[in-house]
Amino acid sequence: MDLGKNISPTPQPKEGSQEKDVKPVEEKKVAGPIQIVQANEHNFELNATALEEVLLQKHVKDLNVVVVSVAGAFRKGKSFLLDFMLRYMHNRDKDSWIGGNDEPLTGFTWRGGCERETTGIQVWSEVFVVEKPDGDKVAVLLVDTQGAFDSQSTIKDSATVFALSTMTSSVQVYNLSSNIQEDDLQHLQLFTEYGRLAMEEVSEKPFQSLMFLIRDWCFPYEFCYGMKGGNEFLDKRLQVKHNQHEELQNVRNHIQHCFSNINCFLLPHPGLKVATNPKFDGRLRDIDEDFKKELAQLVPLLLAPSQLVEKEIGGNKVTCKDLLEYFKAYIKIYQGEELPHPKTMLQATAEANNLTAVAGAKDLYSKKMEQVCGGDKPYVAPADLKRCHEEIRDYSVSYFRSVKKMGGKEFCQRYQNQLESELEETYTNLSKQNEGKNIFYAARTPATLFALMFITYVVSGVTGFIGLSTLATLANLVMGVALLSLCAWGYVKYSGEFREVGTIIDEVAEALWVQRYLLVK
Ligand SMILES: Nc1nc2c(ncn2[C@@H]2O[C@H](COP(=O)(O)OP(=O)(O)OP(=O)(O)O)[C@@H](O)[C@H]2O)c(=O)[nH]1
Ligand SMILES: [Mg+2]
Repeated sequence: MDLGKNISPTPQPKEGSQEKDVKPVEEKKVAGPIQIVQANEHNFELNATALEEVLLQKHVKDLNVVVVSVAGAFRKGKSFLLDFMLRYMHNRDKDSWIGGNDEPLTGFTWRGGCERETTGIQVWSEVFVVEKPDGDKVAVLLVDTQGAFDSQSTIKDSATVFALSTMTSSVQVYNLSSNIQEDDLQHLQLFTEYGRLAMEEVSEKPFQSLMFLIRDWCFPYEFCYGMKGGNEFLDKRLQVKHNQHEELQNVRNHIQHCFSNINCFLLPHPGLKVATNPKFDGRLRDIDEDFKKELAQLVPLLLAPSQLVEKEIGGNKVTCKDLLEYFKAYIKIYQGEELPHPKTMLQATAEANNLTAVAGAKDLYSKKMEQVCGGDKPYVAPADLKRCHEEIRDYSVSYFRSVKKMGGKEFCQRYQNQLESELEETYTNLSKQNEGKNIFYAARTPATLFALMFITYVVSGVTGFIGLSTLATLANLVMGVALLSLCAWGYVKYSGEFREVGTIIDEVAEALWVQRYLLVK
């Protein structure tokens, strides 16, 4: 298969190195992994130029694209598996595509050890053109992802990589070890929800195919290796029963509603040399027969021409060119601030605990204050109201402190401060309401306007008498305006309409009231 001339792969890192130079190296024209999404201090950036070089190659850019991605926890053999997929894509016409016994495994960088290897998202520079049985040509893109839950990534980082790769792939391989644990399902739920949030049109099933791939399956006597045993096992695991706790039912329903097609494949352990020998270089001779046998079944299930699933977004097939635009759009959403931050379970639970306690304490405060100065209660002297507020506030805060909450002292203190400031705000509103009940306060606007009318009446009379007709006219004018305002104010109070006009009149009257000594003087 020819490779686009401009493609320049990510240089392979030195063993053990964590930092990878992701800049394309112009001189090399061999196929290799291309870093398209780069992780920088918990921010993900798209290497648009590199992705353009892959997806805008003349011979593929207008073909519908099939995107196969592998995601899951770190250090579980994702890149290793993708390298067998590459072998298949290069030799799929041959029965012996899996390679020679002494051939080291190359392609996406993989290695033994306990520290993470792949970071961000990588694609293989060579986009494979495959003719499907119906004669349509499609472009196949292989995607490797940063493992989730390594010691340098936050939950948000892991969720972003998983969500991005799920949104852009037509087949997502969810790589798991030994079994499907409940937390695996919960993380899948969290990550896919994070993906769904970022999609504009959320259809019933926003994602396409999901393949649970269980590595090191140890119970072939219960469910046999391969897809048949895998699907039986998965059916059992994803079964929703009436007597199940709601939490377990929700996870299962969510996953089933997210993907159009879900399968599971059980892969045996590849043998101790693969898992523990630091000199193992991927050659088949060192890999257990069972593993090779099942691998030979698995890869064609994902990549054989008849099995290829074209990428669809919103029901429309996507070409390589379109995929580039989708990548650009999706990454922007994850770089922005509008999405909520996925959190660790403890953090989310602690927040929920504290927020519930804050809500309970506020409720307590409101109920008690209602008894003192509620809507149907008469006016209370401001000093008494303040005293009641202080007593009830202290009582509510001590209620908040007495509720058992997760998250530690400092964390809870933040919520206590929030509670205290919210209670002060409520008190300010209650005092304003209380003021409104003061009959003198309520009569302040009409009293001011009456006083104004009286003063201007006297002024106009006196100035008219001594011949200052301009001043008299002006005083009459003010008196007219005051009268009109009084009528308007009365109508607003009576009908509840044009409240803004009422507020303006109140504000002007209030200002005059404050200035009354000046006016009198
Ligand atoms: N136990 C076990 N080990 C495997 C399997 N497949 C590969 N390995 C070994 O797992 C180790 C890690 O392989 P990688 O392919 O680099 O793992 P990864 O999931 O890509 O790791 P990160 O890139 O760090 O997320 C290597 O030593 C492989 O030999 C498997 O099915 N079972
Ligand atoms: Mg890897």
